[in-house]
Amino acid sequence: MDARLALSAHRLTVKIGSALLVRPDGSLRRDWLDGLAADLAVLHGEGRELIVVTSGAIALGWRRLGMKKRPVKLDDKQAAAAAGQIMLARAWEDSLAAVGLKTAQVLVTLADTEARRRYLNARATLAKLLEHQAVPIVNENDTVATSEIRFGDNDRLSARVAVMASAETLILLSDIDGLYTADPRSHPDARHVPEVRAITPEIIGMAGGAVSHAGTGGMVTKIAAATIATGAGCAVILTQGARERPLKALQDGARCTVFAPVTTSPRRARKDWIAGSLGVMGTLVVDDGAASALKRGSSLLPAGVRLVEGAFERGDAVLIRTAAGIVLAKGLSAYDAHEARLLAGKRTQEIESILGWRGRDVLVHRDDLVLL
Ligand SMILES: Nc1ncnc2c1ncn2[C@@H]1O[C@H](COP(=O)(O)OP(=O)(O)O)[C@@H](O)[C@H]1O
Ligand SMILES: N[C@@H](CCC(=O)OP(=O)(O)O)C(=O)O
Repeated sequence: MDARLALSAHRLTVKIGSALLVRPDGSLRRDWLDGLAADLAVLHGEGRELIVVTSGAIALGWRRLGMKKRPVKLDDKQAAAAAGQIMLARAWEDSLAAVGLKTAQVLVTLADTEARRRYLNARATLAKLLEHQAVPIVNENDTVATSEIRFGDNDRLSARVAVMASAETLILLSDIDGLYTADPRSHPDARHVPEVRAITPEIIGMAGGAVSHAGTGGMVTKIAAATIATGAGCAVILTQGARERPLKALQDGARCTVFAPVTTSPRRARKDWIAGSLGVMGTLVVDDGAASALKRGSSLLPAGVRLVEGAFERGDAVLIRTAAGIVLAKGLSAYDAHEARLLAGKRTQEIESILGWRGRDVLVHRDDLVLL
């Protein structure tokens, strides 16, 4: 896969490392950010959906708090991140508003990308923001994330976010223009690798452990990110972000490394995951009308459900079958078993009066459904 094809994606996630956004003295590179905002505005104008994963909270916050140097202890880092995040969000809001783009801050933890319920909530919020033409600005929620449960680097976080949002391409803007056969800082003869078709032990071996002055990742976490993303059908482009207008440069053919997706598309990868990896926690028995609607590719509405079997939580996988026992589909339930029983056979407009709150309009959304 070449960069041009990967760049033609409809939904793009762009990850920005701390070293690009923040100088070693803790000040913001405003002109650079304005240039990137101009690039994002061009892509947005082409009808693309954009998600930004940005580092920089710790790098911006430590000096504001009066710390003498960039912190290394976790609680100092968390305090610096808390102070810096508000500056980071403001910087993005200012630069994107200046080019006419709407922003929204999304802070997530590792657990939010792992626990299915929270994952689905975050996914739904991102989808809604994109529907509203906003650019979600994502970072790790460093305040609540402790060492065992934190990403600590935004490379892997950005891959999880890209997968969560079913983005077709993730662009990692870094301080280097791609993967080399060894760390070029210590191996000046290292060669650039333009394309990675499979992340083999040889590729993993190329990544040294080096980190930048402000960053935490190095190449190891970029390869880990590429493994997560490509495994879920998302292409990854690693390129130099330090130049002015880095996304324009990429479109104009700047040097990069493209990691090709392992499966055909994020949508297919997600459906394969639902069909293959998830244990079934219950069954929804549906009427003939719902059965035909499902076969046409529709979501499952509460009205078409006759019976709910099993004990499942919201986000768990359930089988969908007819009263005659023909299994039609497998999908993720938008309600738990108790709620699903209350809603079975009822109209969508009645959901709020029955439950006392308004959740999803459908019991199983078509994106969360695989026909069997
Ligand atoms: N095989 C390799 N190819 C390219 N860069 C490598 C390699 N091994 C280690 N590195 C180092 O990884 C660095 C990029 O990671 P990092 O500085 O953490 O980026 P960011 O701040 O964008 O997260 C490069 O500057 C380089 O020194
Ligand atoms: N959440 C942290 C991210 C730190 C991080 O991953 O930095 P980098 O390796 O520069 O992407 C922050 O905003 O400071």
